Amino acid sequence: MSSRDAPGTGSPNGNSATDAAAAPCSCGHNHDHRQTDQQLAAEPDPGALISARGVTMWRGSREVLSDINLDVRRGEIVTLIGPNGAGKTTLVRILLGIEHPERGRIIKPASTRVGYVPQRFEVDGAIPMTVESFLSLGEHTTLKAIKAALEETGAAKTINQQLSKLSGGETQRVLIARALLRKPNLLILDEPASGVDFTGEADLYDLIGRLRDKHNLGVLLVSHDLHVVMARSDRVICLNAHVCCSGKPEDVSQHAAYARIFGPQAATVLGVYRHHHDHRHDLTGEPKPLAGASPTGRGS
Ligand SMILES: Nc1ncnc2c1ncn2[C@@H]1O[C@H](COP(=O)(O)OP(=O)(O)OP(=O)(O)O)[C@@H](O)[C@H]1O
Repeated sequence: MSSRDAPGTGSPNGNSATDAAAAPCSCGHNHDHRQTDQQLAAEPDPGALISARGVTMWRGSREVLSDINLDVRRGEIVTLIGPNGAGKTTLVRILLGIEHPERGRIIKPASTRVGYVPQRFEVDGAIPMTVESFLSLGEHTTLKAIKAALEETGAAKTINQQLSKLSGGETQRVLIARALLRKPNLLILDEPASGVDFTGEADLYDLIGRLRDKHNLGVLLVSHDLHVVMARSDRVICLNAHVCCSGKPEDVSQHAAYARIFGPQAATVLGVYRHHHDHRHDLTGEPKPLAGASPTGRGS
């Protein structure tokens, strides 16, 4: 989908009438990166917790974000994927208001409350600090709220531990607890599973899904971890300075731009993790359609 189409509503094949006349981009398919007045004027989704319209950013002579449109609504997990240097963190920084785009705008209603979990978190081991004192920093909070947030993220036992001694997974859970203390309705997580092993990574994404369900949160995730993330996202936005494609994970994983960026294997990964309940397995494990269902069941 071109970034000119409204996210979540465009076709997954990335084509539109004007694409055909545009110059080829680095993704190998045709895009017109020029921003039009129409794009800048495109109204954000009124129900969105946060929206970007026509966001464009340069670093020196390089356009690292080109004309990005995005909406995150309550109750949905939207994942930004893309190769190194694709502009994911830059876009998150712009959404958070840490940086300002050269063109375009961010629309965030006053009712949106963001909880942010950063990509990198350096703890200076020379400075003693327990998890409890760390979570007491910043906004006014109570011990009861800290305990409840740690309980919710499965990190209750860390409360008296030194921050610098936590494992990668524990650190991420403490950071998510810190974000929850703000009572957010929108959670933004930049590579939440970095430094976490595969099982820990799956557990973390399960936690994020549970938090979404419990609090009806909107969630914007940045990730490289295709298999785990794709299976747990409602919508995926594939970024490579511009939006190469976006939509439901199963549509994006079939998109030519996705395969070009992540390799042909990536498209097959999703089927392994998504369990479609429209089939049964025969004695050899082969998926077979249920009686009355179409014969399109995919194996789990
Ligand atoms: N402060 C900065 N000054 C100059 N260039 C920068 C700065 N921050 C980012 N860049 C460049 O902008 C581009 C996008 O970077 P960004 O960190 O947003 O990408 P990313 O998709 O998050 O990458 P990764 O997956 O590796 O974390 C990169 O080429 C990066 O080198």
